Amino acid sequence: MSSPVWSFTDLVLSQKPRLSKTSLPIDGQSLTVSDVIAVSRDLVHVGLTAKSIDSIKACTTIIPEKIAMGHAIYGVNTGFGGSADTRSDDVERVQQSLISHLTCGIIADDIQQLVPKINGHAGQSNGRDSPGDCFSERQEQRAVMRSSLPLNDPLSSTCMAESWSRASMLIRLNSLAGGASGIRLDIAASLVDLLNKDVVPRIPVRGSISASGDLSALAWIGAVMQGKPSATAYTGPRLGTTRKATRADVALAEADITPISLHAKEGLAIVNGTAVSAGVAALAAYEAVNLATLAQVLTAMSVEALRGSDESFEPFIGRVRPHSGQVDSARNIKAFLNGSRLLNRHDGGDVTLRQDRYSLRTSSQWIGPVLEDFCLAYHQLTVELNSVTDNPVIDPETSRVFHGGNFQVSTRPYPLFPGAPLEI
Ligand SMILES: N[C@@H](Cc1ccccc1)C(=O)O
Repeated sequence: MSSPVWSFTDLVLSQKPRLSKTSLPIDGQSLTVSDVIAVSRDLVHVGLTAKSIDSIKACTTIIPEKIAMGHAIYGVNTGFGGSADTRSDDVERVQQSLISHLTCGIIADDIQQLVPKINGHAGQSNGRDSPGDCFSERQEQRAVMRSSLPLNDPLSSTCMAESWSRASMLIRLNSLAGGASGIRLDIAASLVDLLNKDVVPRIPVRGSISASGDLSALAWIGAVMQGKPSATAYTGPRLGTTRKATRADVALAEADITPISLHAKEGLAIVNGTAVSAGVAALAAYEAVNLATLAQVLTAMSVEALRGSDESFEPFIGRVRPHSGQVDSARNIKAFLNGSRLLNRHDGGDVTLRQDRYSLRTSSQWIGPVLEDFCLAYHQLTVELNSVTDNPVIDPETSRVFHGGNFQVSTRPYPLFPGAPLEI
């Protein structure tokens, strides 16, 4: 992984122009926040590197070998959570059951399907009523239906945005590419296909608290990977039309993606991790950094609009109080003001203000700590994006299986969201 970038301005400049990328190599080690944006919003294609394919393959046989030797491995031939003291020989069924019991949450259907049948006709939301319908009754029922759900559009208000789901798949793929999860290549390849063919699992926005991994949210991705008819995915062209929610088995068939079957450990390897929290955090961090950049531009414009001075951004002030964020933002604001003819010097003998008001004069002191927080958030987030967040994890060199807690979101990698775990 590349070394941390500690200056905010360096960080902004280092974000490679994401639109110029046409494909992103996935190697488990070099995913950046801007890569997450490129794949989740700009639909850039992904592909596993040869090295990560080798790493995944190197680990594939270890779990089956251990089971054959009679070892007990958590979540493979044991129950989950508090049931880790139970054992099962049916290792594939254990994975099936895991996904089945975690796919919980509330997903509303399209409003058109929700409008009840009246006089034998299914409700339509095109404003035209069928002959014989009682117009006011229908209108009233529609109004009740709309107000009884969280927002006007139940479909999007109960499900995560497509970009969240794509970001989650990408980050889980990168975690699996680390080669410490003991899966077959088919599992990672399925995520590559879903991303590249833009089949995007619908994940309920409520239903998981990320306290034991993003279990439920990731299980919906696992259900789509298996083509479960009870799961749905957004499919269809992006431009000009609305994407539709399609049953997972149909969505996979239409996109020519083979449904996966789960072998030992593979269900757990899909769900036991932080990919959803990290994905949402990456999307938010990117926006936050853009806003913080804009805040500095707007501060310079405010100095001009209020006929202020650039004296408070002089390098000497930062030299004697050298917080990196303060120095960085003062340098930026002063640079933005360079050549401005709207500045005041405030040093004449008249009775105008001798120095600017706090809002201008202390702006680098206010903005600076925020920039430092965002740099730290980016650094921690980048480590998280390139981590194997799973349990148990397998060392391919020694074939040892380690039981730990890398699925735990509350390692708090996100100063952006004080008080993690993030509730999703
Ligand atoms: N995160 C749990 C796994 C788990 C899965 C499903 C239910 C409960 C717990 C662990 O690794 O210990």
